[in-house]
Amino acid sequence: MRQILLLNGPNLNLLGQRQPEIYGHETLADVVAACTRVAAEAGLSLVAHQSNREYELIDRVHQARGQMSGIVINPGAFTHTSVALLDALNAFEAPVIEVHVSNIHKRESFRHHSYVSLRAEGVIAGCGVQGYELAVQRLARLIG
Ligand SMILES: O=C1C[C@@](O)(C(=O)O)C[C@@H](O)[C@@H]1O
Repeated sequence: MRQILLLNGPNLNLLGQRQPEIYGHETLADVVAACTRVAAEAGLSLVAHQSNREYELIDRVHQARGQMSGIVINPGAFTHTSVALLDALNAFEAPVIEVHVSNIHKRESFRHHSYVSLRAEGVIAGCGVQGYELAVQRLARLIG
């Protein structure tokens, strides 16, 4: 069975606890369960990983090379800062979908720019945690 990677960056381990007025009440475990179900419906298995460390996210992208059929990534604040994560994703050969729980374009101006968007096939922002499920559906469609 083909595998996809769900990668979450810094502070997303606190989903459901931090700033619920922005990020909602659902937890990362809820997100992983929902995405696993959506992936399975599309005949894909899902591997999920979260890290607060930039190098770990980069290492996971490297490990995905030649192994994973696609990546759904919410890079958290590294979205706006990490050329290194962009470079890693540029070395990954299959589709990438970027997700943001909040609408980053409606927030502070420093959140408006995404390095990862230079690589992503698609970007979903402001759909709450449902955005993750939409991203998995889109990835499944792209993978065919
Ligand atoms: O940590 C996050 C979460 C986020 O990626 C989102 O999902 O809306 C948006 C980022 O600006 C922020 O740093």
